[in-house]
Amino acid sequence: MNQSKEQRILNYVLQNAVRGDPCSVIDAIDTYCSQKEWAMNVGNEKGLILDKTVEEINPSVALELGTYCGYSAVRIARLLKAGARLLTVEFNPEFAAIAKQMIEFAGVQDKVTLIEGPSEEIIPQLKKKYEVDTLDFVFVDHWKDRYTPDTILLQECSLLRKGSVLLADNIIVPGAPEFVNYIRNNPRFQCTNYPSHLEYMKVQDAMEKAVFLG
Ligand SMILES: CNc1ncnc2c1ncn2[C@@H]1O[C@H](/C=C/CNC(=O)c2cc(-c3ccc(F)cc3)cc(O)c2O)[C@@H](O)[C@H]1O
Ligand SMILES: [Mg+2]
Repeated sequence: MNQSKEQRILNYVLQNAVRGDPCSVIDAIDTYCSQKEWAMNVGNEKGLILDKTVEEINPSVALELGTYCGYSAVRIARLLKAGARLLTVEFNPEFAAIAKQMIEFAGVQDKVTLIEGPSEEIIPQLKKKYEVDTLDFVFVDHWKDRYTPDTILLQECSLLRKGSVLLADNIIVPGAPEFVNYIRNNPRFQCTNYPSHLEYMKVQDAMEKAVFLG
């Protein structure tokens, strides 16, 4: 059976990156996906916005919705301080298996907990099963029509505290119009838009940062 694109991306990393070097993994994925096969990783331009946001917050507990191949999980985890952790949620078993290998090859597995399952089921389990009190940072990059319901669910599960930061990808392409309307009109969030470009393309995209005001 011929390989999936995601398996080809992982193979390229295993053959071209350096084990234990997260930057080489990030660079290898960006090289493959800009030169060979496009894939929906956040990419290097929006990735720098992600980096700056993570460095600014310096989170102890971070959550990612939509692991895919693990590109942004490696990007986030490489910046986490000792003892800090990233929980990343992925419901596609094939993608989860790819991401697990990607995270391990990058050498950030001690900082990352990859949880296989749908976010709507996992989020209500975070406090009891995953010993989360509140989340310092959430990277939202899964199905675009799930951004709003999961943001509401995070609040209902008391997982956000005053100052918790959400960063959402793809505000323009594919777009998350319902989320933008929800979050920008919600007085409990302070929003900032970061214009950028779609990964590996000369197409406008943007990220939205939303700080929970408590
Ligand atoms: C709903 N609950 C969920 N729980 C757990 N995992 C979930 C999930 N929803 C989706 N996922 C997973 O997240 C990932 C989905 C991401 C969705 N992202 C996109 O559709 C996307 C799409 C584009 C895109 C842009 C332009 C274009 F022409 C085509 C695609 C660009 C991006 O940056 C994107 O993030 C997959 O790995 C999926 O299995
Ligand atoms: Mg995205």
